[in-house]
Amino acid sequence: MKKTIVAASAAGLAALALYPVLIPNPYYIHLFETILIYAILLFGLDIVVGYTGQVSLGHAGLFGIGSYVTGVVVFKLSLPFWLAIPASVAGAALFGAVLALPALRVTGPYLAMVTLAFGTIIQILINEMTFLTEGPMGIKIAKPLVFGQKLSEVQYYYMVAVLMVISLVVVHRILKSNLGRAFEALRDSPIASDCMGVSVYRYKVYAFIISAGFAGLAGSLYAYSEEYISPNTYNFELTILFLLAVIMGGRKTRSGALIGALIVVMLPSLLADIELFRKIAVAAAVLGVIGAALAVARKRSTLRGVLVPLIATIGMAAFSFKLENIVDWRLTIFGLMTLFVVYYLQDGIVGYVQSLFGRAPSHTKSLADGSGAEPFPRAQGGAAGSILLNAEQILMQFGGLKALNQVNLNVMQGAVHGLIGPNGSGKSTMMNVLTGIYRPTAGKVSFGGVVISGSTPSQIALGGVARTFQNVQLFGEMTATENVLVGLHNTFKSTMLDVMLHTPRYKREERAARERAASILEFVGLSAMANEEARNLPYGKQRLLEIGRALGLSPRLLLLDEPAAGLTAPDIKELMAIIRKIRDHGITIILIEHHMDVVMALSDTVTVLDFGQKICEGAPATVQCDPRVIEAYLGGGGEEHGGTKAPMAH
Ligand SMILES: Nc1ncnc2c1ncn2[C@@H]1O[C@H](COP(=O)(O)OP(=O)(O)OP(=O)(O)O)[C@@H](O)[C@H]1O
Repeated sequence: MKKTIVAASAAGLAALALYPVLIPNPYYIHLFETILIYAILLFGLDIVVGYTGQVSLGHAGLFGIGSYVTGVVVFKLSLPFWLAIPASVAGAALFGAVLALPALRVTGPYLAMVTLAFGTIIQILINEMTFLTEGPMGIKIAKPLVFGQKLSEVQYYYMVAVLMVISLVVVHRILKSNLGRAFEALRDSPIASDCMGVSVYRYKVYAFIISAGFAGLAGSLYAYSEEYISPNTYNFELTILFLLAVIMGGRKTRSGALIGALIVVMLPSLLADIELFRKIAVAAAVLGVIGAALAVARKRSTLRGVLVPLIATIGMAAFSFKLENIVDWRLTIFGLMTLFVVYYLQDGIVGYVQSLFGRAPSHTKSLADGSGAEPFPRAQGGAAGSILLNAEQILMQFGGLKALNQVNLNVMQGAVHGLIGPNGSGKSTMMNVLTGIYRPTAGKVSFGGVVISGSTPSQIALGGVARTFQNVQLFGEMTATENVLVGLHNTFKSTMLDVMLHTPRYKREERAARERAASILEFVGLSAMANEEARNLPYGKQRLLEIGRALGLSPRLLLLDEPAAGLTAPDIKELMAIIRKIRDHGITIILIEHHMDVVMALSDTVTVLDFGQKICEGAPATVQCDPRVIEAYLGGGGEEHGGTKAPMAH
C-alpha cells in the first residue's frame, strides 16, 4: 500500500518534470499549467466541500481576489512576485473569513445562495472599482522577474509545478492531522464535535480561511500565467465548474482534485473538436463496459444497476458518429455528463475506482500499538463524596412546555448517578442542559464549583464533561481510531505550522494520541475494529465506540444517554462491565437508562423525573419501592415504555 503511493508519487513527479521536455509545444505547456493552478484551488475547495461538507459557490470570487490582489500590487506598486503571491494568499484568506460568517448561521441551499451572492458581489466590485482594478479593461502583468530576468513559459511552468506539489503536501498534512479530523467531524455530527471540545464555530472559520488561502494562491498564479486578467473570468460558470471538478474527481482525495482539474480544463477543448469527441466517447464506452463487467463480476453491483450507465455510455459513443457539429451540443453533453457523474459516481472517479478494487477511500494509517499507554488518566480533583455537579432550580421551557421544572440535582464525586423516568419526562433535556446544548430558561449549573450554565458545549467538554447520545452521533465516515482521536483533539498543542512542517512536536503528539486511542479502543473492546469506518460497525459496537470517544476527553464526569438501548443481552453485559471499569478509574457517571436492571445494578443514587419534575431520589432499592415512582411508570401507560420496565418489576 505504502509502496504503491511512493511509486505513484515518483511517477507523478517524473511526469511533472518531464512534461515540458516531452511536449515542448507552448500551448500544451500553458494548458497543463492551468490544470496545475486549478488543482491548487481544488485542494482548498475540497477542504470546505469534501471535509466540512459545506457548499461554497463563492470560490470563483476568492480566485478573482487572488488574481486581482496580484494584478493590482504588480500594476500599481510594481511589487515583486515573492510579495505579490503572499499578498494574494492573505487577501483571499481574509475574505475567506468573511465568507465563513454565513456558514456559521446557515447550511445547505441557503449557504449556496449566500456564497453565490458573495461571488457575484466580488465580480461586480472588480468591475466597478476602476480606480483600482481598471474595470472591464482588465490588467496586464508580465511573468515574474527572478534576478532581473523574466521567467519563460517553461520556467514559469516549473514554478507552478513546484507550488502545486508544495500545496498538495501541505493540504494533505493538514487533512491527515487533528485539524483535518476536526473538519470531518463537524461535517458528520456538529453536535458531537462540539461535545468533544471541537468548536464547530472555530473550525468552520479555519476551513474557510485555509481553503480561501489556496484559492488566493491559485488566483495569483493564474494572473501571472495568463498575463492578463479581467472581471469576466471570475463568473458564475467558473464557480460551478470548480464545484463539479471536486465532485467529479472525487472528494476527500488529492488525486480526485487533480483529475477534476484535468477534466474541467480539458473538457471545453475536447468538446470543441468532433473527431476528438468521438474518440473519447468510444474510449468512455469501452471503459464503461469494462467497469460494468468488473463491478458485476466482483458483486459490487447488479446487472440492473449497471444497465443505465452502460446504455448511456454506449449511446453517447453511437450518437457521436451521428453528429456533424459538436459546438451546438457542447453544453447539453456537458450537462448530461455532469448528471451522470453526480447520479452514478457520487464518490467521484477516484471513489469509483477505489470501490472497484475494494479499497477504503482514505484512512491509510495503521493502528498504533496501545500497549503501555494509559487509556485515560484517573479523574483528578474532588474527594469522594463531595459534590461534583450541582444543578439548581433548573427550568427549561419550550414555548408553553416546561420540559424541566425547578429541578435540583446533586451528583457526588465518584458515583454512578442514575437518571430515570418515563418517556418525555425530561431526562435528555437535562443532559442537554448539563452539556451546554440548551441554555436553561432559569437556574444554574455548577461543575467542580464553577458555574457552567451559559458556557458553550465545547467549553464544557474541555472543562471535563463528556457525553454520549441517545441516537448515536458518531463520525460515520471516519474510522473507529479517528473517532477516538477526535475525542483526543484537545491533547494537541501543535500549531498549523507544526502540522505543515511535521515538526517533532506534532509527530510526538500524533504518536501519543494514536497510542492513547489504541488503548482506549482496547479498553472498550474494539481493538479488532480500529480501522473500520464507524458507520460499518454493528450497532452495539457503535455505542461502545461513542463511550470510547468520550473517554478521549479524559473527563471527570461522563454522561451516558441510554447506552444500553438496542443492545443484545451479551452486549449489555459487556457494557455494564465497561461502565464499572470507568467508575473504578474515578470518573463520575450520570446514567440515563430505560433498562432498570442496568440502572439498579450500577447506580449509587437514582433520581426519578416525571413531567419535568423530580419526584424521587435515593438509593436504588428505596426508589424502586417508592409509590410515586410506581405510579409514574404505571400511570405513564403500563409496564413498558419503549423497552422500559417498571422499577418494581426488579
Ligand atoms: N428542542 C425541543 N423543542 C421542543 N420540545 C422539546 C425539545 N426537546 C425536548 N422537548 C420536549 O421536552 C419533553 C422532554 O423530552 P426529553 O427528550 O427530555 O424526554 P426524555 O425523558 O429524555 O424522553 P425519552 O425517554 O423518550 O428519551 C418532551 O415533551 C419533548 O417533546
